[in-house]
Amino acid sequence: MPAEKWNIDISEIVEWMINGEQEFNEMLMNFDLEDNPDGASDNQFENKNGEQSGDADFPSQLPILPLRGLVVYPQTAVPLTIGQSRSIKLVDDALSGNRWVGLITSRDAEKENPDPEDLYEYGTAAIIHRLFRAPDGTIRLLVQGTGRFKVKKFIEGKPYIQAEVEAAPEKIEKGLKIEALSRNVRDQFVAIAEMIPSIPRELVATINSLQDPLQTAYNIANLQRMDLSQAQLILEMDSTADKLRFLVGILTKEGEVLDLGQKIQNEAREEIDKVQREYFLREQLKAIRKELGDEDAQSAEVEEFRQKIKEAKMPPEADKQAQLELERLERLPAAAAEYGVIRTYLDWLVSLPWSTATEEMLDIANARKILDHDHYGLDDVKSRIVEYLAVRKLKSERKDLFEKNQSKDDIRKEREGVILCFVGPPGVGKTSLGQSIAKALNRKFVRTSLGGIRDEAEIRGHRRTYIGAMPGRIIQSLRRVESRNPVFMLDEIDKLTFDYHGDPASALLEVLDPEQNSEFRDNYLEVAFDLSQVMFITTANQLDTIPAPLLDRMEVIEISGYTEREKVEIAKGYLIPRQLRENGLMEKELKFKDDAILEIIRSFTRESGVRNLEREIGSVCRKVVTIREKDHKRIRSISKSYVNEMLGKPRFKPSEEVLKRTSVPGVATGLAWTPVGGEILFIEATSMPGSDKFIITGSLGDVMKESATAAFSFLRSHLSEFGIDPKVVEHRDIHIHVPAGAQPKDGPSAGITITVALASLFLGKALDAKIGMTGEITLRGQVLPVGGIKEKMLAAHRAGLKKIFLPKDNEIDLDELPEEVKKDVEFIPVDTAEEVINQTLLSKK
Ligand SMILES: Nc1ncnc2c1ncn2[C@@H]1O[C@H](COP(=O)(O)OP(=O)(O)OP(=O)(O)O)[C@@H](O)[C@H]1O
Repeated sequence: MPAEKWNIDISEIVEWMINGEQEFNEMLMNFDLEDNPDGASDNQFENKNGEQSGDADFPSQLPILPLRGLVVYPQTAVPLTIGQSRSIKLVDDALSGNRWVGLITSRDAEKENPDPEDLYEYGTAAIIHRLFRAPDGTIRLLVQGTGRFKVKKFIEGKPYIQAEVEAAPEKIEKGLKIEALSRNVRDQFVAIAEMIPSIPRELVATINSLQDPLQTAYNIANLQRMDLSQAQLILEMDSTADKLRFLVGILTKEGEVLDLGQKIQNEAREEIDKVQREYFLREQLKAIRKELGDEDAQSAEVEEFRQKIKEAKMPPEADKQAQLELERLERLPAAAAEYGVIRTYLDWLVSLPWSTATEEMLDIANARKILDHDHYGLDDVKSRIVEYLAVRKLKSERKDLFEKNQSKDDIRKEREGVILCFVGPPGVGKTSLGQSIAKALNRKFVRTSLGGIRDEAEIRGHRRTYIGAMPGRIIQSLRRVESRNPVFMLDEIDKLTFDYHGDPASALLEVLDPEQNSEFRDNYLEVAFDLSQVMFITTANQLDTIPAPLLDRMEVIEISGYTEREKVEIAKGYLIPRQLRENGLMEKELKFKDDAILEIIRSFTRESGVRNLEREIGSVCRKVVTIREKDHKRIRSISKSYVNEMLGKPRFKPSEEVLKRTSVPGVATGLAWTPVGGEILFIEATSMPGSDKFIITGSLGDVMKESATAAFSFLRSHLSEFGIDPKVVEHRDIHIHVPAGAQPKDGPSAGITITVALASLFLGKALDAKIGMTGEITLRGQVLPVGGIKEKMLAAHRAGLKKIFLPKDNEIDLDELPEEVKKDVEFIPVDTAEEVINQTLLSKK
């Protein structure tokens, strides 16, 4: 092996350069040093003759030690390792002689045994300073270059190469130029060294203090990384200025490379710094939370949410949103106000039935069975519901067939079909019909009331920026029902109102519209929820106040009130068993007699439906249970007298009321329709001396007032025909009053009743208490048709009226009446007011 650079730490050489031999020896103390016997050690760094460097005073023949991969310069100290036997022999011979060796670099750094022709022409004569034999047989030496030589001739023979040489001293220019050059090289080197932290500062300082240009050139070239050929070129150049100039080029390039490297490194570091900074901050935050004791709870909560998000199987949009919010939650301290807001939000997101649904089953025969089982009567209603379900079923089965040739919009429009809307007075079974439909379809049931909603946000939710914001009722109900395909009942759709808070009806349209509801966006949730699987059913007491665009989309099924007989049946079949159960009684333990039920219906309720009836039955049951528990007395059957005993004084006595009120001239019984069912109403007329004033009171609407005026005008113009003395209207004020003044009344249907009341007053004859009437009146006395006939007739029947006058055009509506009513009441269709007056007041004459 030719001589290679000894792997000695550069700082050790610096030490040596700075502090001299002694410290260096101490440093190498661990090694087995063979000291120079005569201790000769010239400090070759001192340039003695000024013009020429080095001490060219070396033998003309030198043993040549070939160097692999490095160039040793004069005036530098270099550690070398040698292992080849011929080199070891060379060193041994040199040591026993004058310790001079010639160091020449081999052109081919890879070649193990370079021949003379492989070697360059120029080399450095050096003195072996120190020597250390390592246990592995190699030798480490410290050599010091002294002067440059040129080979005159290689001499072979001995095991190592020898050469005849001649000193080749360098030319050292003088003047400012060379000084500037050497300073430039030094500065550049210092600048570069500063960028390389592994170069010891002391070395840099030493180099910086060098004054001699040649020494500067060689020492910097020795330390600077460069190609072997370049390093050799520096040695071979005669002029010091050239050497320095060449070095400037190399150093400049090195500087640029280092600069660029540093820039790349800085960029990379910035990136890493950012990541690291975040990591540190997060760790710090964790530590703080741990200190505060809320770390465990929070991370457990975050984990729980993560799990729930996974389980909720949300659509991609919602899932992304949930993940984002979860990340925010993780970062926030649990005490932050925002934390609670996000937690509530996530709670909503994960608890919605994104993917939970019941499997719909629809067996039409079974549906009818369920409806029959749960409800008495209502034949028409049940048939219409069953028809609706059958069509729905067929359409969904033939979906593919129909949708083949349709546009996407049409498909969506038709897919879910129309929405059912049950209209009728309270307590007639609208809600329970909805529940039965859900049962028949194997869907869950949920309801929410829209009564009195003015604010759109009640339906669509408040934005999250509001304090205490919540989703709207649709989303709230879906969370409650835990299914994405329930039967969803929207109650009291006729009681929506709107004001400056927005229009809830239009929000509702979006909910009900199959074109839009698959992407329903609640303001609070922010992400779309698919409502297209929900089956909506709406309920209302009246049609007039349902916003037209909503009504358009609905299939209206009217459910009217029940007759007494029907109520008795419903009570026996449904309400009593249920109330007994609810109050802990067995069915056979307590019987209600029919007359008892009738007594409750007649004297304790006045309603179209059966809600109060059920309540009163419940009340009787509770009293029976109390007596049983308190007095240990068993009541087994409820009779009429028991009812009176238990429920106290009768609240209503309709027949008596009618009798009492209509016993004087000037009072007639009319029939009114209200959203809660039909009612009877009394019209009172009186007159007094005055100045022909016509007074109308009783909280009446404009239409009713006009109708009263028309009635009066008609009568006045026909006084003689009815045999009325004109004097009864001359110089008298006429006053018409409709009692129950707190309740606003309107509509034209009381026209005939007002006419008859006035006729009764003018004729001075009281009407039969069992007579009722309804119909609009024209100035010519014609009776025009009116609405709500069924409810009105049911009310008349309830009130015990026996003869009802109604417009001829309404005769057709009588078909809808239960047989029981038709049997008990005489209906007299009329065309004119004259007919009514004749048959009521004048026939008695
Ligand atoms: N035809 C019927 N057969 C059996 N039970 C009935 C019938 N009609 C009503 N009911 C019972 O009467 C009670 C009141 O009915 P429900 O609550 O369905 O009335 P509703 O029409 O929805 O009233 P509202 O408009 O006030 O909501 C229920 O317990 C219901 O089961």
